[in-house]
Amino acid sequence: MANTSIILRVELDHGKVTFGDVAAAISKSGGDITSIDVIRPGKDSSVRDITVEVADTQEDRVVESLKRHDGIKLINVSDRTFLVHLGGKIKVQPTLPIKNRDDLSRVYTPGVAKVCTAIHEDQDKAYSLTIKRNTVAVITDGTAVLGLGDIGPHAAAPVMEGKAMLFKQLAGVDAFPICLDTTDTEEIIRTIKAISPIFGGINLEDISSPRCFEIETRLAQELDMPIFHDDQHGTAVVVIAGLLNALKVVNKRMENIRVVVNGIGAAGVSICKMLLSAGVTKLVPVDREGAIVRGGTYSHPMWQWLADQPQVEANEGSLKEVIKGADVFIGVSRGNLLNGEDIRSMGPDPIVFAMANPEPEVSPEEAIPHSRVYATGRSDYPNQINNVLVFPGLFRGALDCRARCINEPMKLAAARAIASVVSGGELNELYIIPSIFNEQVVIEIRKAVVQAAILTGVARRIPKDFR
Ligand SMILES: NC(=O)c1ccc[n+]([C@@H]2O[C@H](COP(=O)([O-])OP(=O)(O)OC[C@H]3O[C@@H](n4cnc5c(N)ncnc54)[C@H](O)[C@@H]3O)[C@@H](O)[C@H]2O)c1
Ligand SMILES: O=C(O)C[C@H](O)C(=O)O
Ligand SMILES: [Mg+2]
Repeated sequence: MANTSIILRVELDHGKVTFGDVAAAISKSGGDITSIDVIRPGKDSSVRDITVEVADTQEDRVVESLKRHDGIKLINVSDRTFLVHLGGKIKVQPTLPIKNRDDLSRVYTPGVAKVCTAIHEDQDKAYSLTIKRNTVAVITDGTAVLGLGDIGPHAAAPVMEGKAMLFKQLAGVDAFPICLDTTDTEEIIRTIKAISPIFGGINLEDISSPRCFEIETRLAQELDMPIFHDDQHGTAVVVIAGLLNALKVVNKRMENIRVVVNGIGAAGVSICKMLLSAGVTKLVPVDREGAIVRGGTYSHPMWQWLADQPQVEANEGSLKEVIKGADVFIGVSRGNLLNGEDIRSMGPDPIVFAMANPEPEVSPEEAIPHSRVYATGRSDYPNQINNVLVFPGLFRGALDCRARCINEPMKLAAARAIASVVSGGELNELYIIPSIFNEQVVIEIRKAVVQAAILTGVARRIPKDFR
């Protein structure tokens, strides 16, 4: 269950209530007081801001209990999550002040013309003389936002701003959110190509499948810069990282495990592909209609590709049937599809990555008693498997070596780098994946990605610390 933090501004009539009454009312209706600020003290009455932690579903109950209480006037309710979004979450800042005419003539006309001419004569100079080398576009059409679905480009913006914030804070990358008001594949490709000159890389985000595959493939072919669909590959990289470590905990090998992946959309396709490159020999992809089987015929081109792979099982069945005896379950579909009994039917020491947002495929209450390792995409349970562990460091590395693309070896190197941040001594069932606040994560991914880019011949520049 998700929690929220609300601030209640209340006026107390001291003739009728004490603060103890307020605290009791909040606690009885399911809220937890985390702080109290006195806004206006007074003998007969006082005003206070009370910060309350409450389950999403209980918020109305807390508010109602105060409204009904004699002697308490509820002046305002503010949700802290909304408060941090006021005015947006990022801004543009100049790198130097313009203090006088001399400065002006350098950063602007006429001085700037010299620089434009230099870039006109040698386009590569855009990397040294503009923001290009450190700037990434975070681009969506708003069609597959988190697990919320097609909520449109305006409503998608808070997620894109959040990703931009994370790029900057975690890896020093300047990222700019772009929300496109079109869902037409060709128009999206054309628009992204047209705005690409100012960017050093493109992070595609929350674009629904199957259009996301065509958009990414075409852009990678037609643009000479890193193109990365975060929901596909960021997720796959972090899943492989978590799996490498979870397998160490249960003492099993990639070649021997049977893996069920549920939800063969953007994330699921890329996860399946990466599992195969990592050496998995028994793979069961599952979507709404049940298992996608070897030898089957499918209209979805990626499902057909999977059906042609020798490692994909040929047996048909529903999710609840095929999960029996599996060593690993990976869910990137939707919430609450499995219960404890299903997890109990898996093989010994099951590994469960239930990554649908915001509700996982199987809740911790149901899964934990029957699984050896349990992970979700959320920050309020242990083992958060989320693509935020990947995109900052991956783009840091790709920008620093001016990579032409992001290829499979770079992704696999990033997965191994993330896994390596958890040392042998630290590794256990509740700690298979490092925290995003662990500064080693970006450092290790960058190093591994730059090395892989150099080895595969896609680096156009060797960063100083690699010379
Ligand atoms: N934790 C993370 O880092 C992370 C990253 C990416 C996506 N996700 C989550 O994974 C989910 C899928 O994301 P996506 O971008 O791949 O979306 P998507 O729409 O591209 O794919 C979802 C797939 O799940 C399938 N599906 C839906 N209901 C199903 C069911 N009952 N059984 C089997 N399959 C079912 C759909 O048919 C579709 O193929 C979302 O909830 C998203 O928030 C989490
Ligand atoms: O944004 C996230 O938290 C993860 C992922 O990109 C998603 O779309 O669910
Ligand atoms: Mg996403």
